[in-house]
Order: sequence, then C-alpha cells, then structure tokens
Amino acid sequence: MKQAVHFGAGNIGRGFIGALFSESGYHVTFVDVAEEVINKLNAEKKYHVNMAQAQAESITIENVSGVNNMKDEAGVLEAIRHATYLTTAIGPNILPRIAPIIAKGIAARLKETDEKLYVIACENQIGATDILKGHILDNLDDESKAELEGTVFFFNSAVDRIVPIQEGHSLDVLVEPYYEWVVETTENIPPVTGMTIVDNLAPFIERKLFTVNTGHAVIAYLGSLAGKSTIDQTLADPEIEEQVRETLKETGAYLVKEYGLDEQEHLAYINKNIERFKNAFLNDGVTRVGRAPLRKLGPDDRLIRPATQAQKAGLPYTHLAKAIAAALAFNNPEDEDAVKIQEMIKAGGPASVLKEISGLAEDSEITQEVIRQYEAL
Ligand SMILES: NC(=O)c1ccc[n+]([C@@H]2O[C@H](COP(=O)([O-])OP(=O)(O)OC[C@H]3O[C@@H](n4cnc5c(N)ncnc54)[C@H](O)[C@@H]3O)[C@@H](O)[C@H]2O)c1
Ligand SMILES: O=P(O)(O)OC[C@@H](O)[C@@H](O)[C@H](O)[C@H](O)CO
Repeated sequence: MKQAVHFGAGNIGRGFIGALFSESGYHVTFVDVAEEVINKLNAEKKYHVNMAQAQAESITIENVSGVNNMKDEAGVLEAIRHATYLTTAIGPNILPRIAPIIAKGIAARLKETDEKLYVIACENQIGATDILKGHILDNLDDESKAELEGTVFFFNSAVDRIVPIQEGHSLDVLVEPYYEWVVETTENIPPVTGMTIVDNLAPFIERKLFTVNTGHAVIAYLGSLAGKSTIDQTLADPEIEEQVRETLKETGAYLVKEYGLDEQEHLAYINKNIERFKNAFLNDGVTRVGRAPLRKLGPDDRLIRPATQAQKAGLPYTHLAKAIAAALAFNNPEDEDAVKIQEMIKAGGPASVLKEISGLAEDSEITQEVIRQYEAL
C-alpha cells in the first residue's frame, strides 16, 4: 500500500489532509505528541469525518496509525522511509521544531532509496513549505543536501476547510463540507483526491488568506470585544457583518489589482465565505479563530500584509486598520500571544506592538490610523 506520513494529528490533520490521503488509497501514519490521540489511532485504526450540516453525512477514514515523535524516533524515521508524501498541519510556529527529525528521516532514506518524496506543509502561512525546507536544510549534512535534487521535492500549498476545536475525546472530527487544497508544482505527481495543482500559488494563497482568514480574524476579534463566544453568533450582528464585508472589499481591491481577478467573481467568493462563517453547526469559537495574535499581526499575515499592500497601491485600508486595532485589544488570558501583547501594550503602548511585531514604523500612516481606531474601540 502507498504510504503518507502526516505531522499533526489535529483538526486539519485528521479532518482534512490525512482523510484525503486515506480516501486516495494511502496508509497514513500520523506523527504527533498527543499520546492519547496516537494510542487511539493505533487501537481503533479508523475514525469518522462528520459534516457540519443539517443532514447527517459521515465518511469513515481507515488505514491510519500513529507515532509519538517524542517517544519513538525510530518509528518516525521508518514512516518517512516508506512515504511518498510527507505533509504537515501543525501550526507555523512548530515547523522549526519538527524539522530536525524530518531531516534525519530524509538523510536516512536517501542512503537507502532514490524513490521520490513530496513534502508539503499545509499551514496558514505564505511559503510555509519553503520555510520548512529552510529548517530541514539547516539540519542536513552536505552529502544529503546534494542528493535532494530530483528525489525530495518541496511544494507550497494553500489549505482551506474550517475545522473547529473538537468536543470530547473521540478521534472523529466535525468539519465543514467545503474544502480546497491547492498545491504548487509543475512535476507530474501521484494523484491525491481533492488536491488541485497549480503552477503559481501566489494568487490562491493570498486570495484565501486575505479573504477567509482576514474575514475570520475580523469576526473573532470584534466578537471577542463584544463578549460573543462563537463566529456565527458574532456574525449575526449586522454591524459586524458590515464591517467584515467592508474589510473584505479592501483586501479584494488589492487582490483584484494585484492578480487581475475578475471583480464580480471575487465578490461572489467573498459572499460565499461569509456564508461559510455563518455555519452554526461548526460552533467555532472566537478564541480558536483569534488564536496566536502575535502570528496574526506578523508583517506577511492576514491583517498587516493586505493593509501595507493596499497602502502601497493607494487603496483604502481603514477597515483593515480597525481589524488590526481589534486584534491588539484581544484579551484572552488563556492565549500566550494575547497575554504577551497586553503586556507589551502596558509597557510601550499599541504602537510598540505594531513596530516590534508587525514591522510598522511608529510614524507610519497605517500605525497612526490603527491607533486612532484603537482609541475609538
Ligand atoms: N482548523 C482549521 O480550520 C484550519 C484550516 C486551514 C488551515 N489550518 C492550519 O492548519 C494547521 C493546524 O491547525 P489545526 O487547527 O489542525 O490545529 P490543531 O491544534 O488541531 O492540530 C495541531 C496538532 O499538532 C500537534 N503538535 C503540536 N506540536 C507538535 C510537535 N512538536 N510535534 C508533533 N505534533 C505536534 C498537536 O498535538 C495537534 O494535534 C495550522 O497551521 C492552521 O493554521 C487550520
Ligand atoms: O488557523 P489560524 O490560527 O491561522 O486561523 C484561524 C482560522 O481562521 C483558520 O483556522 C480557518 O478556520 C481556516 O484557515 C479555514 O480554512
């Protein structure tokens, strides 16, 4: 049986990427530190992906197993040795931590076989696979590095499926029915159900990140300020829905200009995503969607990059500035990033966060607009 090894047996791992490999006839070895999940995968050998919709629909995912990378290095190396695909859905900040064991697995594999291995990071981050590749190269000896060419391939990708935090301890995963997985390559690669191949990912990842994730972030941060707990409850407020639409018009104007997108088609894409956010069956928390605001306020992420790009292009960004202000105000004591931001604000004011985390000069027009909005919140 064909083999895939997937790092991160969480929501996207089990509910999306691992599930597609299983459906495509692969055995999937999940690598994770969550002992309970790994034990269950090995004991139960299957789970269900359940659709968040009125009509019950469930897919059984079989041919799965798990390895704990903290306890069983040999098991991880063995899984890498036999894999055709190596994927991750682990969170962008964790990629550097798993790179050493992936490098070790690749080095060992290169000594035994020249069969092709395709590495794809499935994270909400522009160029995530390139970043992972950089960390892997930092951990590889020169001999292995020289052998990578033509044998180990690295493809960037964009992943889109809303998967909330799961209730209870079952392996089953509740997901929205919609999904899109876009992979950038010009190689002829083994088919995977549900994978769309493109030769230029930039318009796809930016369209996704600056529509789905920007819109999501606006709802999460405004919802949190308004004391709401879920995305759909927050969006039931017409003023917040209007703010989401106006923000996505701003990111949309940039995307249309940058990538020559059809304006009407892009508007339909925005509308479709706002309907996805309204899915009450997902019960998706504002704390999950707003998680890790230090990452979300990064220069290339869903809030800052569309604002800086809009400003460069002479396009409006005031609604984006309000979203950035709301992100700065995200006050969740259980979120390490949010706690750090509140401490930074106390010590140096909100402009210090924008300078240090977002790379925006204190006297920049965007910073000044964000501060105006922050004070008005
Ligand atoms: N959930 C979504 O709706 C969604 C959609 C698209 C993309 N994404 C992206 O997918 C990625 C994963 O998100 P998620 O929602 O599945 O998160 P998640 O928290 O459900 O899953 C992450 C998994 O990684 C594991 N992990 C953490 N550190 C590890 C380590 N050092 N070694 C091995 N395993 C480790 C965790 O135990 C967890 O099982 C993120 O980049 C996210 O932005 C999420
Ligand atoms: O995963 P994050 O933290 O980058 O973003 C939170 C959500 O916006 C995200 O997980 C979406 O649900 C997902 O990107 C939809 O495809």
